[in-house]
Amino acid sequence: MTTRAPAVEARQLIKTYPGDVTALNGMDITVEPGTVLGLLGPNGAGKSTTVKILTTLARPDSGSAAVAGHDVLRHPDRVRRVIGVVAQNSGADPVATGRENLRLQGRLHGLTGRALNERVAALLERFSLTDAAGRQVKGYSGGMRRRLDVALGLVHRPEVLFLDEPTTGLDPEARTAMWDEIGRLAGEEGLTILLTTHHLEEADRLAGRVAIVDRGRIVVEGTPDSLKGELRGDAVHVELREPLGEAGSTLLRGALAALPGINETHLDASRVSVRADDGAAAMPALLGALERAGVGVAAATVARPSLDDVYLRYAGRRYSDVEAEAAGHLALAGGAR
Ligand SMILES: Nc1ncnc2c1ncn2[C@@H]1O[C@H](COP(=O)(O)OP(=O)(O)OP(=O)(O)O)[C@@H](O)[C@H]1O
Repeated sequence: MTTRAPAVEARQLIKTYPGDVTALNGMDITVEPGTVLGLLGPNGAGKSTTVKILTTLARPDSGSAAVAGHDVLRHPDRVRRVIGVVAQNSGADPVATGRENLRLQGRLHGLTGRALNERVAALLERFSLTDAAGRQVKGYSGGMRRRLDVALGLVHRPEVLFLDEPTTGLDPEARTAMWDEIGRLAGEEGLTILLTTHHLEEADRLAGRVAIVDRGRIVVEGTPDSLKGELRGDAVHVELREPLGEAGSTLLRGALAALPGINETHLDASRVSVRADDGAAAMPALLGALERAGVGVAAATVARPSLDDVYLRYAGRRYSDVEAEAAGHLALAGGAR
């Protein structure tokens, strides 16, 4: 068996923005050829900055990175020839037609004549845009625009495709269609894909490997199943009727530690999450302990661990809380992004 070099390799990337914002804080990434890596993290974790560096649009303060064996700092031109980039915001010209957009992109990559015609026709067909090819892009649905964006990123047959939040803003139906499309690109065409997402479900569904990003670095990496498998047993979540005070938390922590079959406990103001060898069996004892501590329960669930639980374990905070916090910041900033 020959050992091929990784399709993407980044080592110890550091990037600070003005105002002392540390966007990347020792980012390490390896993507093997023909695989899909999902960079999963909440808003502001550093995913887009990583993609910008790997696609030669930004320079790190320190660290190194190579794509398809080409160093991004020494040979950015070579990197650009072998990558396709689908950014968060569409690069398509809205007043041009889908076909015109693809033809222009093809010409920019040096395609002409029959080769150009054939490539454009194949991509239109591949992304179910043949019927809409002659219409202006501004009349396309969100899903059609996104499919065109991906087609534009593939015109020159790149080795590595970067997809920055490929389904943000799509309705559930268009999202599922896009997932199928990306799955096919990876499976049938052997393309290497690095995608960023803040949807746990998307990473779970699409990526062969998932790297969880928190505060500018990878906190854990593995297959979705191996990450979930690491969390033995069941995830038990209890929503409390009222927030716990500090004294209540300490008391409860002590009570839970004494229960058999409970492995890990996370408490925050109004939620208790534990991992139990057998969630259903542990539930009565858990509810009893809460009752004895005088804590009212609003709801309790038992589930197989999800990537959300993995995030909680490795990042030490809840994914949904980080997202809510980021949304709050955005609201305060007037939704400036
Ligand atoms: N041009 C910039 N100037 C200053 N700060 C920036 C700039 N770009 C990003 N940042 C900051 O760097 C950090 C990482 O941002 P980045 O966009 O890489 O995160 P992300 O994980 O991609 O988030 P999102 O999902 O919102 O795109 C954030 O704190 C962000 O506010």
